[in-house]
Amino acid sequence: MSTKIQIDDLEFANRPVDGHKGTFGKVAVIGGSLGMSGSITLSATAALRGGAGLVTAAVPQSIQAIVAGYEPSYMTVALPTDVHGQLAAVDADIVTELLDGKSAVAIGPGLGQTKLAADLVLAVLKQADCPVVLDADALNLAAEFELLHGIPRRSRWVITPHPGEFARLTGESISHVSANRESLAERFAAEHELTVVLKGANTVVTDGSRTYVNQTGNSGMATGGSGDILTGLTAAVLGQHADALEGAILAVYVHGIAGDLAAEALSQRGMIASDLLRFLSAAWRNLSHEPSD
Ligand SMILES: NC(=O)C1=CN([C@@H]2O[C@H](COP(=O)(O)OP(=O)(O)OC[C@H]3O[C@@H](n4cnc5c(N)ncnc54)[C@H](O)[C@@H]3O)[C@@H](O)[C@H]2O)[C@@H](O)CC1
Ligand SMILES: Nc1ncnc2c1ncn2[C@@H]1O[C@H](COP(=O)(O)OP(=O)(O)O)[C@@H](O)[C@H]1O
Ligand SMILES: [Mg+2]
Repeated sequence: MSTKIQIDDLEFANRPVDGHKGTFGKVAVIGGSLGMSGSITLSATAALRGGAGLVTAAVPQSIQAIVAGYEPSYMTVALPTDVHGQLAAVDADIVTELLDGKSAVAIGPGLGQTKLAADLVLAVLKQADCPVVLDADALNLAAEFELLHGIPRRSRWVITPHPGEFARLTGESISHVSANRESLAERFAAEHELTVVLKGANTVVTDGSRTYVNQTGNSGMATGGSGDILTGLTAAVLGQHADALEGAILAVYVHGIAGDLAAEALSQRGMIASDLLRFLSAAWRNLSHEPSD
């Protein structure tokens, strides 16, 4: 039986006044591909808007210039590509260097679903000793290649599937997932020793023993890229908070507030994912503990 958590049950520390870039976490986001450079730029920018001290986007070399050109505040690292610009084999030492000193890593948005991408996800899961957020294609690959089985946990893992991705992971239909969100998420989290963020209206966040059902957000967020933003935001928050469940809850809650503020200003129909990035700042202000200047 899982304990129900409310947002008011959680305490989130203020940012220390003498904090520096190192205090607030170094985050890596890994993903993107030709045609899906936007996904990872949204994740990387969201990690910055989540308060991370330093953010690095690791992307196929073929899109590095596009990703770097989108936002000057994060760094980029090129992953090797083949002659077609698709992700090639990534050596272990590239992964080691990428993960070195990181407080959290996110992988998956726009990554693609090749065997070489699966190898990269596996290498990250095996090597990371910081929290790992798995989203989108990392989850599709986890389903196809059973990547969540048999890897000793060196760190905390948070998965952020939408119901379609969760259906692939569990082998259930989307309608079954939609009808049994809490119980399926709780069971999967307990079985796989990780935190599940099952997205959609009333996102469920659970580690199997504690469960939170989110009330923020709206269907204006059902627009391409909204989830990519949650991925980077979650990694940023996990890099600053010790508890995976509580960090994931905070990210989901604030992401939803940004969505509500965006809808209020722009309308549910008119808002797009990148608007959420701009409303994240105001969303943080809405939290009572966040100083207003
Ligand atoms: N700008 C970009 O480059 C973007 C790239 N993206 C990438 O595109 C790839 C494919 O991801 P998608 O998620 O679009 O495609 P998927 O095929 O994984 O999922 C879409 C399907 O999942 C189901 N689904 C999703 N949310 C649901 C809900 N709340 N209730 C019931 N069913 C639901 C629906 O059947 C929907 O058609 C990923 O790599 C992703 O990261 C997307 O993130 C969109 C933006
Ligand atoms: N009706 C809704 N109410 C609240 N939040 C929603 C709604 N529809 C979508 N969202 C949120 O928007 C995000 C969509 O994520 P996802 O499906 O992964 O999008 P993408 O892959 O295009 O970025 C999730 O955080 C989800 O909870
Ligand atoms: Mg997604």
